[in-house]
Amino acid sequence: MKILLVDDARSVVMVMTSRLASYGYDVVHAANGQEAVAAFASAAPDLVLMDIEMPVMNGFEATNRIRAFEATKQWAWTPVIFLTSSDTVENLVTAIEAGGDDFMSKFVPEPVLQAKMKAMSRIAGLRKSLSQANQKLQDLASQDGLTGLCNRRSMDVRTDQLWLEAQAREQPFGLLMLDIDNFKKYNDHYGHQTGDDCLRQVAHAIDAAIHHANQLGMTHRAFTARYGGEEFSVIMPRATPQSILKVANSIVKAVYGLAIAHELNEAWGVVSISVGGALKNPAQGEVVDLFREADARLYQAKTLGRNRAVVDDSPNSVPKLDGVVDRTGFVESH
Ligand SMILES: Nc1nc2c(ncn2[C@@H]2O[C@H](COP(=O)(O)OP(=O)(O)OP(=O)(O)O)[C@@H](O)[C@H]2O)c(=O)[nH]1
Repeated sequence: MKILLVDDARSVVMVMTSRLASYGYDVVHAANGQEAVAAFASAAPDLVLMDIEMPVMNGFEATNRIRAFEATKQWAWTPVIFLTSSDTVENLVTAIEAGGDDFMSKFVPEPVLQAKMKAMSRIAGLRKSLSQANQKLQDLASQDGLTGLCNRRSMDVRTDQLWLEAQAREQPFGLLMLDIDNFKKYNDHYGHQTGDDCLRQVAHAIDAAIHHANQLGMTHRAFTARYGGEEFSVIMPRATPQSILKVANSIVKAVYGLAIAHELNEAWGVVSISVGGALKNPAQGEVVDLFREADARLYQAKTLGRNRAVVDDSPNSVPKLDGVVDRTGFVESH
């Protein structure tokens, strides 16, 4: 258990630190309330032992700030025990009002301190498991169960945040909508289970291409989501006409390069994907317009013959596929 001990009196700090360390706890020290708030954010302790009267900032004020910080971070509640020289009723009431959980005399007898710390360390253990379970739940709630990509709900939330950022910074914003070609025929021919495997592989190929583009600096914080069914989307903050075209084409190639047999997919005989792209200045429209435009171009890619990307008003031809394409679709060799 990590304890943040806040006290300006050196003698108290020395005695308390050596007692707590002898029970096996890690102790971080702050000399006043202001230092305590900073140390709380950086050390993330399991328990705070807080003096009340201190220079610069007193313990009540520091606790208020710690509680406000916890609220912004959605951290679980960290117990705060006030250290007092006098056990007055007023002190107890103010301590609880300030967000404290208990108070204890600085001169508490050894067995009492040991017992209290034992109870606190039990609470710390529970808090840790609770916060791990919460994190797991949050991950599950934002992930698509089949592909592991961002699901539609979390895509909407992240897109709105990034769109607002782009608006504030006056940066262009790109979007790709992607749809596996003739997937109904795939399911009908190979079965739903194989269809699921195919969806996973395609999702992974798109995501790998986007990770690669982010690493190359071609895209910035771009991410992939399962939009629904056999449709995916790629959100591309700070996109350019060149980057959106390059990424769209690389995904078409990467999916084709998977070479997943699909006898009924036109003449190609393998699974392919169609992509529609759009790029907007957030100052001149709504995010819904971006989706509408990318969707219209996706429809265009389908009607032009599938297995291609359309990201502007001069549609590409089917990408050249006579070379060997790597997993991300970015490297070709002939
Ligand atoms: N296996 C599997 N199939 C899915 C899933 N979600 C949607 N589908 C299937 O995806 C198919 C989509 O078919 P359509 O919308 O007709 O489109 P398409 O056959 O791909 O034709 P185009 O889009 O015009 O190329 C349907 O057969 C759905 O059942 C899924 O989670 N797993």
